[in-house]
Amino acid sequence: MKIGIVGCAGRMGRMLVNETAKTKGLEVGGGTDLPGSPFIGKDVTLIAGLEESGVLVGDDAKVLFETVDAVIDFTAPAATMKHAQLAAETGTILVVGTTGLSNDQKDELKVAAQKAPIIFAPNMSVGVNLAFALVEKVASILDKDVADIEIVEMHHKHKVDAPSGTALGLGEAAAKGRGVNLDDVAVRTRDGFTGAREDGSIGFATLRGGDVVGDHTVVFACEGERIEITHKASSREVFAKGAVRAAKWAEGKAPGLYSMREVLGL
Ligand SMILES: NC(=O)C1=CN([C@@H]2O[C@H](COP(=O)(O)OP(=O)(O)OC[C@H]3O[C@@H](n4cnc5c(N)ncnc54)[C@H](OP(=O)(O)O)[C@@H]3O)[C@@H](O)[C@H]2O)C=CC1
Ligand SMILES: O=C(O)C1=N[C@H](C(=O)O)C[C@H](O)C1
Repeated sequence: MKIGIVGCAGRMGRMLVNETAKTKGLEVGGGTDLPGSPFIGKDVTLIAGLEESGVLVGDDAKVLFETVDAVIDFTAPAATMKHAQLAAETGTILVVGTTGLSNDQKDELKVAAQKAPIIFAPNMSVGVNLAFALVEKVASILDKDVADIEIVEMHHKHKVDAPSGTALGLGEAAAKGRGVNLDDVAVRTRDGFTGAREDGSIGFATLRGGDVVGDHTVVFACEGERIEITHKASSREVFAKGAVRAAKWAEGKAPGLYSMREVLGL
């Protein structure tokens, strides 16, 4: 199975090239970076720290979609929308890990998924997807009169979206467990004289600094006690492994929008 990696010079892009190259039955079929990037024309595997393969970084995603079996996209929302369109036009499997998509962009992804299998998840690690299931369960047991839900996340200083896609995913899992919509109860920032906490709200706190790969904690704060569900990623490899697993899982699947929880059977 030939895998194309868009944004192959990025932090996740390089990790994905590595993971693809070492996975049995998969080969790196190509990679792209932003037009004008100094990486265009460089060897895709060489820039990922591997042996030279002769596969060069391109800037034409259309050519990539026409030549590979699956494309993995950890880029930026606007780029992901273009890639979703190309997946729809070519019927190519698309694995999307990009976060920070607006609700309209998520709708566009759903439309593209009518024509191609698309797996979309804000976090591709097994641990976080298990945490999604655990949070949904705990939130279904502890209702708003018993527990206040707060979600804390920390990432490296280069991250451009907040709260993280995973934090929002954890919020969605908690909201689902309580039978409410996250958009109706989310408090994404607090500053100044905020007044007391509203019962049933789900709060977010965002920390940025250093090289933190990704830490998330969901706090269920009750009277006299607290339950905390924490996940800490110490290597981006866990995300790359999940994305590559999703690409393999999607082979032969009908068009549709799939989640990582479906890929993992959780
Ligand atoms: N779902 C998950 O499990 C995970 C998701 N992520 C998400 O993945 C995304 C990327 O993260 P990260 O790797 O740290 O970010 P980086 O900025 O390191 O990488 C993004 C790469 O995409 C490139 N790019 C941007 N636009 C295009 C385009 N149109 N065509 C091709 N390449 C493009 C960028 O190029 P340039 O630098 O020139 O702009 C860059 O090389 C983020 O949204 C992040 O939140 C991250 C980890 C795990
Ligand atoms: O940008 C990152 O680095 C990460 N982004 C994802 C997110 O927004 O949740 C996943 C992971 O935590 C790393």
